[in-house]
Amino acid sequence: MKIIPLQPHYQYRLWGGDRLKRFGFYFDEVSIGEAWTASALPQGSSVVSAGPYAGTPLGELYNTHRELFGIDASVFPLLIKWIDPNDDLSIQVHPDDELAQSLEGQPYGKNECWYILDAPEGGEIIYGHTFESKETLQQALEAGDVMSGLIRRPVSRGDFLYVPAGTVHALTKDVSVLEIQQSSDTTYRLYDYGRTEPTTGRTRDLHVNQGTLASFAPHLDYVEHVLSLNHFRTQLTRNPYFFVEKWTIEREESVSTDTFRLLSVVDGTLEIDGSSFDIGATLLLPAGQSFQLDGTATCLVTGVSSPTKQKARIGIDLGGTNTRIAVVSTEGRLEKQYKLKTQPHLELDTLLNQIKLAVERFQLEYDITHVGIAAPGPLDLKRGAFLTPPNLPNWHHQTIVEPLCTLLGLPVTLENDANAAALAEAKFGAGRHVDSVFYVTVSTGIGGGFVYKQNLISGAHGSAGEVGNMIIRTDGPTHPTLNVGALETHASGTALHERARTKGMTDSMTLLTDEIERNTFVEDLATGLANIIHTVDPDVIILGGGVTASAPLYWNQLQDAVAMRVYPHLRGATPLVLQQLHGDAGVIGAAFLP
Ligand SMILES: O=P(O)(O)OC[C@H]1O[C@@H](O)[C@@H](O)[C@@H](O)[C@@H]1O
Repeated sequence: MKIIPLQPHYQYRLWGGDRLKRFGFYFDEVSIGEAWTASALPQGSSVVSAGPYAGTPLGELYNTHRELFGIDASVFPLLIKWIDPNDDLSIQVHPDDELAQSLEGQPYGKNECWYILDAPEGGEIIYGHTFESKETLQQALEAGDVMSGLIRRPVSRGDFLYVPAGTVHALTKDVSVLEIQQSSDTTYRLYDYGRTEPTTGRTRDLHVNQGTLASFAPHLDYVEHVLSLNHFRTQLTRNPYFFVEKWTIEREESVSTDTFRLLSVVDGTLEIDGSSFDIGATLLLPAGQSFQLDGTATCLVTGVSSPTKQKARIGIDLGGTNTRIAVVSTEGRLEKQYKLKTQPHLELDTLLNQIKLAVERFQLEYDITHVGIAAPGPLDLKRGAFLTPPNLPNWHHQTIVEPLCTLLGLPVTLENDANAAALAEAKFGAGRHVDSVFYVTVSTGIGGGFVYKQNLISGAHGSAGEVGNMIIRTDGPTHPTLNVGALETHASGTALHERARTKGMTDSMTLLTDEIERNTFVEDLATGLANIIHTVDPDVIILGGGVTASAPLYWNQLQDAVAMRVYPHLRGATPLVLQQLHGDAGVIGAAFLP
């Protein structure tokens, strides 16, 4: 028998019950909240249940038979739990490695992830908060008022969430999960509903100081790209501590291991190595072996990530509402990102410190060579500073490049957000097959960028492509910085929204269903696009931004209107296409700034 099946340790929890039994677990104790199916923690070890090592605790197996694992960490690094809450869990946060070592003398922090096994209709968990700093988080905790600032996220069966150390979170009643994590039992409880332990009549310990120290504040929201590896394997996360794959077995498959894997059956029946396993089983697949799998089953498989760091770039999309900090692969794929609310009423330093935290997390697993920032203009690119971006009033004229460069010790480049999006679309999106690409974003404002042979043409003053201020008419609303008759004052989302409002309509999409309004919009935008064609004659014009969500309403009409406004030999010669990278264009382009 090559596989090593494990028998769980059952853990009492205040919020536990006996419903873990529905996942095939068996126990007599009451109020069991967690089944630790792969644990080498001394306070609750899983034990080998069959085969030559039967009866050996996992930690002992690791210490005495290292050849089965193929890794050299001095302490077994992973922990797998099945959790079935019969009540809400505490509002909590976990430390990262550094804090776990300094505050607790523990080898590992507690980065964890959840595969949702079951959730009620409309089920939600708590993931993140809206407090703007550690101080406001702590004040709310002290005032007993933390619940009002917590973010709830809908979940349903089969969802997967990575919960980086530092994320304020809580599982809720009836949302059951398979939890894969670093081998740690350090939870900092921030709030526990004032509940008491029935056995002692006392409340459980809270750890407000350690918890506040460990928390992201402002909250950093983590998202990772899911990667299909082959017809039955999907990578759900790969982080510095572990990777998790979902294997969907529908016929015979073969796999081989370099280092060990832990496989948990979450649905169906898996046949492996001459035995069958149902939901609830966790198996150790030793290092350097091959296995035949069969049956019909869904399995979550984890192992330890390789320590080699890939080269990658970081793109930052600093918008008026949100800021995204992302790792982008050399092929232009957004690998993972942290997102936070931009808080332009606070010091710029607050944002820069959160960027530093995110970049340092990424540096644990990537060799970061460059950081690019895409931000709304107007910008002073030479000084690496904001000029007067309307959505960032408090930061006008502040430099961002130089302080960020000092904070990160990495080269940093700043560019206008529309230019960055243009670069991304030209390299990896709708313009990737041609030489000259003009990108126009029709959004809250109107911006644009010109890319020639994959190089951004910024212009002598960094203002090439600023087509929002291009005069297309002699009339129109006045604006503090734009020309009367500027394209943006007529055809932007803001302009359409304003016209919709005066007509008693709710949004610009509804406005564009009105024939007269639609004709006006199309003629204005077509005039702008024809002017672009006559200026740079690009291979393609790519249109992006929120207003293109209503493109089906006006697309054919727009093509005809552009054709009517250009020289006869240019009619129909410049394809108008929609952007392909959507909301990711800015952050991807930022990563590729020179
Ligand atoms: O502090 P309580 O409410 O018991 O919750 C503690 C539990 O929280 C979950 O989110 C996970 O991190 C578990 O590994 C942990 O054991």
